[in-house]
Amino acid sequence: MSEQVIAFIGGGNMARSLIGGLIIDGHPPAALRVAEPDTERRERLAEEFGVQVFEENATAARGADAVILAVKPAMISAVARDLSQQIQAQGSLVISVAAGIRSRSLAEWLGGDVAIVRAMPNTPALVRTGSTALFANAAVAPEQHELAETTMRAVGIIVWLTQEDQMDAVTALSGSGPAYFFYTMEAMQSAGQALGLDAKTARLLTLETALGAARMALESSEEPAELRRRVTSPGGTTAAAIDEFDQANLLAIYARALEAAAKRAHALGDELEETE
Ligand SMILES: NC(=O)C1=CN([C@@H]2O[C@H](COP(=O)(O)OP(=O)(O)OC[C@H]3O[C@@H](n4cnc5c(N)ncnc54)[C@H](O)[C@@H]3O)[C@@H](O)[C@H]2O)C=CC1
Ligand SMILES: O=C(O)[C@@H]1CCC=N1
Repeated sequence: MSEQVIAFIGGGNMARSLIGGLIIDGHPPAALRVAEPDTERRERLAEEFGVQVFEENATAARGADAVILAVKPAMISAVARDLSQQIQAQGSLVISVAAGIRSRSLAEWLGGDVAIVRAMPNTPALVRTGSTALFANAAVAPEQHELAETTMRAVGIIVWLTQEDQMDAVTALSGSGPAYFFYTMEAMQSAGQALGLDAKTARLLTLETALGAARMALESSEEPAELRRRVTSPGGTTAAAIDEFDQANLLAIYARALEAAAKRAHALGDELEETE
């Protein structure tokens, strides 16, 4: 991993996950900087990870090779405008992880020919099992392309998109995706308890089963549908459960849920373009 200086603007959930993963990967904490207005959060980041923390965005971003914008979408235009002169003068790469926010909006707020990579990571980056999609604008130089890639690859797998509009689908699938699996875990754990297991046992069995299924699906050459069929004996217990899922039209529920998430990502981009 390179020792280039990376500045995070915003030290919330997503920044924490990336910082934690980068440090486990061997990135020196002294080369990671975070700007975070919330004092308690800022102090916790410094204590937990040993990174440099700042109250001011401009101070954190000073001289950074990459500036990662990790604030909520609604904050991003103000943050980008405030940093625009400094970023242009430094020639830093800007990586935005904000859902929905398009590179052309970012370029407008940052002004000039700024190198921008749009990224959609997810919180399992914290345990270096993140999934990140990346899209680079035309101003990104080869070494900046490499910097974005090595930074995000340090915390999991990456895919490059050639069409930026696919980012909404990625946001719906893997950006928000961990929450869907956590929700399933919550549901299975409480169903296990309703069947008489104690909370600790239900939790352990749920989480280990999720891990085992994910690992098997990743390591197998077969599709999840085939792996599912192998668990499902005709007339058996799994078939009884799957029948309930099918009656509730689980596949259609997933399709609707992901469509809603993708639409929301698109709307976030529209809303912020319209406010300009
Ligand atoms: N949480 C997730 O799973 C994912 C989040 N994202 C994106 O990451 C971005 C951040 O999301 P979260 O970390 O979940 O939000 P968060 O609310 O946990 O973190 C945002 C942080 O920014 C700080 N902040 C507020 N105003 C600021 C300013 N003017 N300058 C600097 N920092 C400021 C807040 O105090 C907060 O700590 C969002 O744009 C979101 O779309 C992307 C992928 C996954
Ligand atoms: O819920 C959100 O808006 C963010 C983006 C992807 C995951 N969390």
